[in-house]
Amino acid sequence: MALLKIEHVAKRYGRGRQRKGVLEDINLSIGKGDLVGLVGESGSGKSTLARLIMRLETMDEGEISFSRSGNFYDSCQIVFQNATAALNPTWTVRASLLEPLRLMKGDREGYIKEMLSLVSLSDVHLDRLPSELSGGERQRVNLLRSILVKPELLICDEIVSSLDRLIQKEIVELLKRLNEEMGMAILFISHDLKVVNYLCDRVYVMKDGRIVEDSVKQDGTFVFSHPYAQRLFE
Ligand SMILES: Nc1ncnc2c1ncn2[C@@H]1O[C@H](COP(=O)(O)OP(=O)(O)OP(=O)(O)O)[C@@H](O)[C@H]1O
Repeated sequence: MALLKIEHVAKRYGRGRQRKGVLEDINLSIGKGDLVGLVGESGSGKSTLARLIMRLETMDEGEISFSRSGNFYDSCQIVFQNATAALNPTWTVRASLLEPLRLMKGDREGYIKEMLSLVSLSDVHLDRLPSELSGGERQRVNLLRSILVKPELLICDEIVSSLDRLIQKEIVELLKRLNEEMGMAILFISHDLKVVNYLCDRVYVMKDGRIVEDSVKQDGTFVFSHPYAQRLFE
């Protein structure tokens, strides 16, 4: 059974004559532990779809079902591109990491220390403010904050786009590990096709609010028949 199933979803913004369709007839499915890419040019609707999945906005048509065991936001988490904006500048790393665990019983601090190594950070980072971290460290704290609750699905919305290649690689390797070790499914939204090619096993291609094609990796590559998808991956 699919972990996430999106069927015939449509989203429109604005009123009256100004009303504009941003998503039309979106169908997408993610299984447990899948590594799925979502690509398409700027403005094609990728982030809007992510916000619908996260229930941050409502759709106009269609259905999104998510099969989960507990609380929705413990099972489904999102990480955004801008780690600086996502972290409270006046909170230490410790405070930012404790916040998603406020309902956890037991040794929260001990659990955080254990998880820090997963993202190659250590105790020394706990007392720092976001401004005292590098861009890559900030994104790792941001990522850690989302995975502390061990979600079944992690949505990454352009999370490596503003980072340099070396740090990008670090984050992508980390996502691979999280997928392997925790069985976490990942929806990786990106316009960096190289990274998507490397990380994902399946990819959906969006254009003007529609999914024009999806492809499953075979022998290490994706094969497309739609001219737009072919051009994108050329
Ligand atoms: N709240 C809103 N009100 C009106 N239009 C919106 C709103 N949010 C998004 N849009 C429009 O919806 C379209 C899709 O935007 P979206 O951010 O989902 O695209 P995207 O594929 O994620 O782009 P990018 O890669 O640049 O982030 C754009 O034309 C955008 O202007």
